[in-house]
Amino acid sequence: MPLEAHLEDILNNLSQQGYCVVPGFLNGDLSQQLYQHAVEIPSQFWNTAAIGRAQQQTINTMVRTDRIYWLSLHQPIQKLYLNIMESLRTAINRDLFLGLFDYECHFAHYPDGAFYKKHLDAFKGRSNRKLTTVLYLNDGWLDEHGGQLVIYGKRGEVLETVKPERGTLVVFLSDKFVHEVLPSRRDRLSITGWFRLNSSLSGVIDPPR
Ligand SMILES: O=C(O)CCC(=O)C(=O)O
Ligand SMILES: [Fe+2]
Repeated sequence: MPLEAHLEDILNNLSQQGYCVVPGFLNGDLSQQLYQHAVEIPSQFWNTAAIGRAQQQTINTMVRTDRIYWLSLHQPIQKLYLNIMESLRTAINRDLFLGLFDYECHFAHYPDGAFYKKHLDAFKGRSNRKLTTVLYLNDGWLDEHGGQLVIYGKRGEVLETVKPERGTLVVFLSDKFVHEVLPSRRDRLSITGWFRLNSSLSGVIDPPR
């Protein structure tokens, strides 16, 4: 079970710094299966990702050029990953009292040249996205392939530059950390997700699918 080996680290890092980077979160087998599954999804099912909430949603290729595919419980491999994240959700709630209500996630495909400029995933009080997770699926990623996730601190300083290598999981507070994906020089596959608060309590809704 991938979670148990890493849980203490994740919880400590989240409570101390608000983010964590966990290489080897998923074992090679499972992340290889997720990778294989993602590359087999026909291209017509991948959507151009939108930016902004509800009515303000726009497709802005100046900001991001990846394509996405939402996971669901109907597909066994997708369900396996969703179940792991469900265990993570309950563990975080038990330990950190974040009140995470549910989880949604999508595969993201960055073709050669794709990027996602600096942004926040949530704006304080205006979104129910609380914690962002990213799991990377490519193996053998080299520095020259680019595509790193850069996480910035309050004063714009670089906190982390993460190589998107298979099995690495990144988790961070969605409204605290500006981040970006540098232009990728090869096809880059990942699963990005959000633990959310109950939107009927916060009164706001994130982008519909
Ligand atoms: O793929 C990544 O490293 C980050 C993706 C991201 O920031 C997003 O989808 O909001
Ligand atoms: Fe993001």
